[in-house]
Amino acid sequence: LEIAEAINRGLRRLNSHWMPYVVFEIPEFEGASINELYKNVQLHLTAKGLCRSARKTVLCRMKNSANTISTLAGGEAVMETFEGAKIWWTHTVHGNKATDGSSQDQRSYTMKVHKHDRDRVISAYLDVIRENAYNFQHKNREMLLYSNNRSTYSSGRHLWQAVHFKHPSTFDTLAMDSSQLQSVKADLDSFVAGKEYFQRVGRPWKRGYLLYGPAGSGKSSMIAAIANYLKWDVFDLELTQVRSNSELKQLLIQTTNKSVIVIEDIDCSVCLAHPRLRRKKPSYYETSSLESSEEGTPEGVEKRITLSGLLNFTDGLWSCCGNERILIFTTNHIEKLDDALLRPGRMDLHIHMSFCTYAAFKTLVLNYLMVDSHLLFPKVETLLRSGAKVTPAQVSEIMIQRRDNPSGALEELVSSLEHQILSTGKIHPESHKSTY
Ligand SMILES: Nc1ncnc2c1ncn2[C@@H]1O[C@H](COP(=O)(O)OP(=O)(O)OP(=O)(O)O)[C@@H](O)[C@H]1O
Repeated sequence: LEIAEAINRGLRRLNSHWMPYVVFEIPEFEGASINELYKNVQLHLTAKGLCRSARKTVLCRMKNSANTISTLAGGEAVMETFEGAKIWWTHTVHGNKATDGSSQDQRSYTMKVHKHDRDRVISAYLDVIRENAYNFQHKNREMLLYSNNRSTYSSGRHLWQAVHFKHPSTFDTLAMDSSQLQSVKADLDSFVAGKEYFQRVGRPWKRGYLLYGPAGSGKSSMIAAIANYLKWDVFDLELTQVRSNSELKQLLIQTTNKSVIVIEDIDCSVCLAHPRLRRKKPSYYETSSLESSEEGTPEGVEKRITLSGLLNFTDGLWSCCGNERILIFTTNHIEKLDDALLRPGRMDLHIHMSFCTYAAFKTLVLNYLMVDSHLLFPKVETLLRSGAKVTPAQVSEIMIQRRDNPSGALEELVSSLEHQILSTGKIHPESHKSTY
């Protein structure tokens, strides 16, 4: 017996000397159902750019995506290193005849790893594959814009209606101070990368932004740019359409991870000020009578959501469900807003979208007219610095209309700024004539 065991041990040693690797097969189908791991591996290899080193790849389009991706063709092999372990991937495709005579390919990935790395890395590596695949799929799918409208509520289950979200605004097309833009980008980057951090400090993984500034300063454009940057869906929450506490809760619960939830014109859609009612215990709704009911609006009684109620509500809700969400409030009148929203810790970032600055003007001219310098630039700069107020929306409107005549567009802008300065008496036109 001892001799037999010794022979076995010897054979095992010999075997692991000659065959030091373990091989895992990951077939496309497990019985009749799709093997998610196969899809994950496919997307992971694409996301990591490993397919680029293969001689032959397959071009395909993912579900709900306009993008084409390349995946490994049958017979191709690539290698990557994970935590010091080398991992070899091969994609195998076998032609197979089904019982009805039709031919069906059988696809699978094989993963080869050194035996001594197996226990050390495999579990962590499979987690990374799943996460990479999820992120890649998310980045490449078409984004959706959800809205809530009572008139289109289907029989209660889905409160949001979705359409494809295709807004052209990006951080490159946004006209605003570049340092402010950089700080928004940096905040988004650190938020997105902060999963472990938020988990460690025990906070829900969400972020709140308050965008404020005059109409036409680019608040909606900023929201679209944020969504496009992250490739996240947008939930446009129309609070005036929300009738009850439980409806608001349902709407928020039905939002998905990796989404931007927007409540525009917060000063118009929630009840901000009513001293008598504010002294009451905070509730999600305030009514013109002292009655309050959970569902619906009692006839003849105007019922609106209060800001503090909404904030308490969302804070409470985030702590129990939902991750990777950015909540954005916008207002044209920050001075009207309740302290509850402005106090530190409520909205993480306040972003001021201002009237057009000279830097923003230059971005707009470059984007709309493809002009990066002009005789009239110093004139515009002087007028803007003298206090002439024009929104980026007004500037872009002039430029769209006069896009075939850049000089004409700039002249029109200068004349409108001059007119404004003259009418407000801020500066005498002669005082900056030399800047022509
Ligand atoms: N900062 C900006 N950069 C680039 N384009 C801008 C900017 N601001 C406004 N625009 C242009 O003006 C249009 C209207 O702007 P937008 O709707 O983003 O402003 P807003 O501040 O959200 O206005 P409102 O408060 O009325 O909703 C945009 O479609 C865009 O073309």
